[in-house]
Amino acid sequence: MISLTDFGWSDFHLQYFTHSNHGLPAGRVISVKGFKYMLITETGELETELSGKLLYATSPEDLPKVGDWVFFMKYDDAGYIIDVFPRVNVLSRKSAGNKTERQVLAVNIDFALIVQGLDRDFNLMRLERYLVQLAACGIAPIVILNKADLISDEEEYRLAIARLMRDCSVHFCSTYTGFGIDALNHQILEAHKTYILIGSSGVGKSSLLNALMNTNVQQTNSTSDWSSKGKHTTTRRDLFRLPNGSLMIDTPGMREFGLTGDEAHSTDDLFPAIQRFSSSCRFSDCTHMSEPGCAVTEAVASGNLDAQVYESYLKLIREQRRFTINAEDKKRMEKQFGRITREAKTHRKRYKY
Ligand SMILES: Nc1nc2c(ncn2[C@@H]2O[C@H](COP(=O)(O)OP(=O)(O)OP(=O)(O)O)[C@@H](O)[C@H]2O)c(=O)[nH]1
Ligand SMILES: [Zn+2]
Repeated sequence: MISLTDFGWSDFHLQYFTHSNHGLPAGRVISVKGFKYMLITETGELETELSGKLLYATSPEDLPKVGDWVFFMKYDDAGYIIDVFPRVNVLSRKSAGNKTERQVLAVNIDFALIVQGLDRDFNLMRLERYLVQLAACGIAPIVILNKADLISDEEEYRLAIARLMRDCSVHFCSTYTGFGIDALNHQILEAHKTYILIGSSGVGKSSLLNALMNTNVQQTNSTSDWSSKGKHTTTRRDLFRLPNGSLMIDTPGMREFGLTGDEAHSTDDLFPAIQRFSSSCRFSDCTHMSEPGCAVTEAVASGNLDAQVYESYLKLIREQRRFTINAEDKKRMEKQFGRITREAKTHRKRYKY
């Protein structure tokens, strides 16, 4: 018998489970491959598919994702997912190709591990972008700076991150020397909590996982790219347990991700460094670009606000605005399309063809 608590089951889930009256067992989605959903259940792993009702009556965003808790029904060796538990949070990004649709990457995440390498990869702007997105999704960040063997002074990196004025812990490690791995294993990562690994290619995510697993769960770049070649598909899980009891989500394609408009209600809320000054702007709807009496631009001019932080704020605003316009365009187009199809229908009725 497997304890679901080991896979992140909590009082929140128990309460929903008890009140929902399904009479069905619950499991957690640990990988999604096409129409196949692998669950971890009290009796082990189970390959399932969606029930017809779920498949046809659910929008893509609400379909089960890695990390979801679900009710399922078992038939012989297979099973069907009947319903999805409410989500604690959702990590999403703009869909590739379709700029206005949201793609859900994973759900029910306790902490996101943002990995950057202390080589050319270290990039404050990119870090800020991740932090903004995670704040919008309600996911707590932990910054992991890998390849610490390449630097001699941690302080300058700590200071750079501190300038962002965000509440996030920063940890240094090196998978080469093993520095910081023990602390990560035993002090930072907690058992039964769900983590997701974020970071661009080459920062050392796979090396880090290997160090934490002490085995070759994910292969590093030097040997082969295993997600794209579909090797080991029978053993590959996107959510798995580390030996220290914590749960790790590492989905293929989890790379860069951008902002979606609807998540960032007020962008200033997501930028504590900006917000510190923006309440003193003359106009309450100040965009902090060219308005008179703008406390933000004044702070940049006087050196009280880091110019780099301000710049990254502007960049994100611009990006977000572009995205919102796209979404509005799309709505307008859909409306128009609806009108055209309605007109076509009446036309057809009238002329009976
Ligand atoms: N100097 C140094 N290099 C490292 C360290 N960890 C990983 N690397 C190297 O960085 C490169 C990328 O490592 P990976 O673990 O494949 O990086 P990744 O983030 O998984 O990359 P993708 O699989 O492309 O997403 C490899 O050549 C590693 O040997 C480290 O602590 N120090
Ligand atoms: Zn302003």
